[in-house]
Amino acid sequence: MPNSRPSPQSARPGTLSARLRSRNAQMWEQALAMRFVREVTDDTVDDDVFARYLLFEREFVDTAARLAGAAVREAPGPRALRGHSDSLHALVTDQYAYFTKALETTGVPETGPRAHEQASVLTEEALDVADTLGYPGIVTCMYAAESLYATWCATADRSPSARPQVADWVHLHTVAPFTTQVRFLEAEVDALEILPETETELTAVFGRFLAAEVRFHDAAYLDRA
Ligand SMILES: Cc1ncc(CO)c(N)n1
Repeated sequence: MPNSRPSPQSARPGTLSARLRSRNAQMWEQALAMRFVREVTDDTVDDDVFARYLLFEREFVDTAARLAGAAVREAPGPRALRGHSDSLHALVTDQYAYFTKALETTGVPETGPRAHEQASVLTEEALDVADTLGYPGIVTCMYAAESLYATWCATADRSPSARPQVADWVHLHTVAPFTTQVRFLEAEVDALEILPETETELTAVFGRFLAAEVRFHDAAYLDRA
């Protein structure tokens, strides 16, 4: 072993965001291959399934807004304050507008308590991490969620659905302000100054959040009663 013990940063290759993904590579691939993502990408998703997804998604946007609010509260500096405020604003304007319009097209679907309960794991996980790990936990969850969408929507957007409510939603995740937001979050993750044991916790959080994403999307396939 040459030299003395290296600093935590130089001991690990690349950036924290890259390590979060590479150390959860299997879960990352599993999330990208989940049924909902496959079916939206090849435009075979059932209208009913998509409508139920929209309903859960509309509820999740409220969670994302609260999470962004917590990030504003905990923001380490003005750049972070601005970035999270922008994202909170986009959620309660552009995204709310999309949902109102899309749910008018699809109609509000019937969903059962089992599906609701399963979809809510994502909210529970996010708020729990925010309460226990603070800012590093918040940006890790947001980064897991948003980098997942940025990745699968970029692929799905190459062959858009004939159904506008599907195509528009996918497209929204391939352009600004969403893509700007993902880069901002990546920079926030990479700028975290944390102990190695915190990095270990965040790596587990990133994987758990991806697993909760899969549960959330699978909930749209559960029976309605
Ligand atoms: C469930 C879920 N995960 C991630 C995103 C991306 O923001 C989203 N809109 N919904």
